Amino acid sequence: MADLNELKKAAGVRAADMIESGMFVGLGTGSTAAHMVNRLGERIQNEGLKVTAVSTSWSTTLQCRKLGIPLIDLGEATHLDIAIDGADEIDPQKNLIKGRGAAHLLEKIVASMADNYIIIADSGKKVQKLGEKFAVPLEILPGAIGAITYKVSKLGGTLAVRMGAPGKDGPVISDSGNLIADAKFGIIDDPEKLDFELNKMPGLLGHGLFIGMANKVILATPNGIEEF
Ligand SMILES: O=C[C@H](O)[C@H](O)[C@H](O)COP(=O)(O)O
Repeated sequence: MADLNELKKAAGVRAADMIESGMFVGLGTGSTAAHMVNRLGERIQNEGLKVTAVSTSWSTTLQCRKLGIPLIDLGEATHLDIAIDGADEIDPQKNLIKGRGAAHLLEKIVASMADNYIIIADSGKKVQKLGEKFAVPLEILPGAIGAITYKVSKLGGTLAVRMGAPGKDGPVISDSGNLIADAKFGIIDDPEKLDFELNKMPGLLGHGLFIGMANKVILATPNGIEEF
């Protein structure tokens, strides 16, 4: 059985090797994306690759600084050639659940700016239907938590504010200063409809359903790389 971290690394390296000199690049967040960022840093160091990058989180920004990857502020970028990121669930249509690391709002903005949005993952992330393993992460303006809890219940879901260590930490706060909550819907039979409904809720700043956004999935399996 291949080591999980090795699988994540294989996917990350494959995607980082798609980046070409002169590109504007979006860099995702999480343990798989971290391998891709490391590889990009290596290529900048060893090959003199020239890129301009935007980051999707504070943790990725810190990693880029350590590796000497040139970053501009997200607000300064208008359009990206490529964005590469991990995911928590991936269905056969390349629809995704993202946001276990609470970065889904910025990740979705970056994904929407890219000509080519590439997802990297180990094969354990593949599902037949979204919602098999994970709830849908939400990023919510604190004053809207009551309204969103009610609206999610009207859609048949249950919302829980994501907390740090029980009895020790408070709620998880996003890099943009908002509440993170997880909406459990069970198996999601119609992800397009749920996406549409969630997009209509004032105060719900972002959610982790990424429908029709990914152009390619690079999946590392114990038998090698699978792409679809
Ligand atoms: O908020 C976090 C992101 O959406 C991550 O890209 C996602 O959770 C996958 O992370 P990992 O590669 O660590 O499983």
